[in-house]
Amino acid sequence: VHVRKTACQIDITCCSFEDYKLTTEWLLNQTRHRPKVAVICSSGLGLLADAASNKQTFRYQDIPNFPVSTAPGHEGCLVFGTVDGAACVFMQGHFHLYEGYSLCQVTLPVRIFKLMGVESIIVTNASGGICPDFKVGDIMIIKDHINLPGFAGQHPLCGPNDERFGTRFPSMSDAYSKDLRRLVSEVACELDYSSFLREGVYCMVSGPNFETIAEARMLLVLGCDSVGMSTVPEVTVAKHCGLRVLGLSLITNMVSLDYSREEKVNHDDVLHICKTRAKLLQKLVTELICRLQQQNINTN
Ligand SMILES: O=P(O)(O)O[C@@H]1C[C@H](O)[C@@H](CO)O1
Ligand code: HPA
Repeated sequence: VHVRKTACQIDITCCSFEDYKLTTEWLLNQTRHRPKVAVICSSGLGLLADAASNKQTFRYQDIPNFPVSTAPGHEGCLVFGTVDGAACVFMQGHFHLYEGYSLCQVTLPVRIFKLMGVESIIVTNASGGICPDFKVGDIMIIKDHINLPGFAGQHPLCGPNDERFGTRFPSMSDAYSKDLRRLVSEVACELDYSSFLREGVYCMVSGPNFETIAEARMLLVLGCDSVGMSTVPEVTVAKHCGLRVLGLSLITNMVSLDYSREEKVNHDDVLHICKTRAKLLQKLVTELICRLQQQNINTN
């Protein structure tokens, strides 16, 4: 038995193995799907789940221990289904530090996916372009990330380490699977996406404000190609527990690096660009899952 909840009613700051197990078992009892691939759909990209067949949908508020989405553009549904015969689970919306959640709550679904038998995770996000060569609407394959909140101690693996998930000091030098990056590049080329396909370094900031110009200039100097407010905690936890990770970032705006630029970014514009590019991303993710199903790649 569990209680429906809203964001402000949730006060868990850390989850025990039993919490993860309880949610996992609840889901395994509710669905016949046994996903091997999980997809995290970010702001405005919930449509990625629409390509799945035999769908079974759960609202986050009905899943024990699950946080609820409070950010606009996040449906707050967990969708199980099949893509070309491959069982998948899609998160329509995810959780952010700026919503007031602990990083343990933000990353809770990732560990549940692991316990359910997921092997690969595709994370998507919207981000602001910093690399001057980027354009709005580009899709960036995430090659690497910078965990700025992590530098300041906001890190999902701080606290007691549970060896059942992974080692105390995980390596992050290969956080994003080379094989998956290569495969998604191939698929993107076949789909004729080359003119707007990029690869680069994503930097996470906590938000919720967009960057100042001085901050944006600092990020450029640090080697960041784009900046956003999510993904890194989920990827860190996914890598810790041995999941294969692919990250795709949609460039929804160019970050101001210049004091003379009048244009200001806002979340509605971010959502608008997500909406206009969602179909393209859906095709890419769907085709990638089909190829994964065919190839059943097992190496990292
Ligand atoms: O869900 P994501 O992280 O992609 O959402 C983006 C980044 C911020 O959360 C928000 C800013 O518009 O949208
Ligand atoms: O410019 C941005 N900055 C931070 N997060 C974002 N998410 C979309 N665009 C941005």
